[in-house]
Amino acid sequence: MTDILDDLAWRGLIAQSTDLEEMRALLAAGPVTLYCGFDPTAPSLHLGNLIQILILRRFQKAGHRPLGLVGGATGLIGDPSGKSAERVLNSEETVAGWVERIRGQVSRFLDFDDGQTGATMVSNLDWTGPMSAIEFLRDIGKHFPVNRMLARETVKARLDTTGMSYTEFSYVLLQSMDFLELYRRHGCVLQTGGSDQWGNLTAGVDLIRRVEGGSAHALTTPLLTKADGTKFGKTAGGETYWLDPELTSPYAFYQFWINADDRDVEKFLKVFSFRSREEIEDLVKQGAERPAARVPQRALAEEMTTLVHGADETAAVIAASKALFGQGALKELDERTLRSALAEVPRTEIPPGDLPPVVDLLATSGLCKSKSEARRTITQGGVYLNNAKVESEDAAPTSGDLLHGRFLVLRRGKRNIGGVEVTAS
Ligand SMILES: N[C@@H](Cc1ccc(O)cc1)C(=O)O
Repeated sequence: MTDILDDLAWRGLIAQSTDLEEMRALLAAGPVTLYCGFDPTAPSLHLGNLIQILILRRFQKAGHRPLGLVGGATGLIGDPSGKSAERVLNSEETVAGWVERIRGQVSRFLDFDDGQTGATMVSNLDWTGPMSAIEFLRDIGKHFPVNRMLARETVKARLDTTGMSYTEFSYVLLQSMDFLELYRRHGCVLQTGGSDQWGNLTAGVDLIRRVEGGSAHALTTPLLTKADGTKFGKTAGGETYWLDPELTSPYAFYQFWINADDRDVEKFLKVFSFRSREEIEDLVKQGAERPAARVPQRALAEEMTTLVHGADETAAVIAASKALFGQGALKELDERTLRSALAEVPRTEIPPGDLPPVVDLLATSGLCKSKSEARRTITQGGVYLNNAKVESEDAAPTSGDLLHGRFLVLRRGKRNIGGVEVTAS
């Protein structure tokens, strides 16, 4: 069996943990049941959650048994960990809908065969829902000294600022109860999570010891940072990269990885890729030797897009990015792929009817700052319409140029793409 802890350490995936040598011995002794929980706070999980899902997958590949927990109960309460203000409660119907979507998303990354390492999905609403308030306070609440709860980082930070409701203050009890319940039902002895979860994880370890006299472990991954200081997993405009293809197109997803900063790509490969250490080191070396070829970025983009969206979608987005940059036939792209590719670039919408001259389109799409700049760029031979060089300042597209009856692709130089869409009348 691969030493999973050494592998995780090499990948930079261990932030905090209970006694690592004890954990190593436990993992070496046979299949260990572990869990990670995901709260339904949105209709989809995002790139940050992917790290945790893949941790479960890594443990499974190393011969252990993962439990994926969806917070049907905790999603109704709201985890205050790392949050500077009280959350707004979502309705029960909304949360129930999100639970199902997120259950499906986590499942896609795990194996459910019925061997010793087969995964199981659970929702904490199954044991939290039927419990009475009296039972909760007597059986769980009794084990949580208030002064210890008040000393928790999350609580301290909020008490000094925006305050915290009793609802969120109680969250840690629910998550601890989950760990206890999974320990009892499935023999689960390890919980993983992001570093903001350390307090919630160790509270569960304590509860298992107090109630069952059992020994359990916790392991967190560090917060992933980017070299340019912007937040990992967000667009420049602050939007989240979701795993759901309806919320973030596979094209945008692929572009996220392709555009990884040279300074970040080694870290991203280690955190996300399932390639071996040797393969990753080789990719990093190729990147250092010829940064412009973006070999590690391409490998990562292809691997991650395939993992999350499948091989067909990946082939389609690779074809789209090649075609947009002049290395393939635009006419062969299906409408959905072309539309999502153009959604990522400066764009202009025009009404049906006569098509305006290219100079106008360059200016209104934002590809050129003004019409005079547009004219100059055309004269210099730097403008392409559907990958064909525009030869004259007066050139105008005809309806025959429209891709799928409504799109045009403009390009300035090698790298800058703009889109035109004829809107329905
Ligand atoms: N609190 C975790 C989600 C979670 C919920 C219940 C658990 O038992 C475990 C984890 C988060 O916000 O990311």
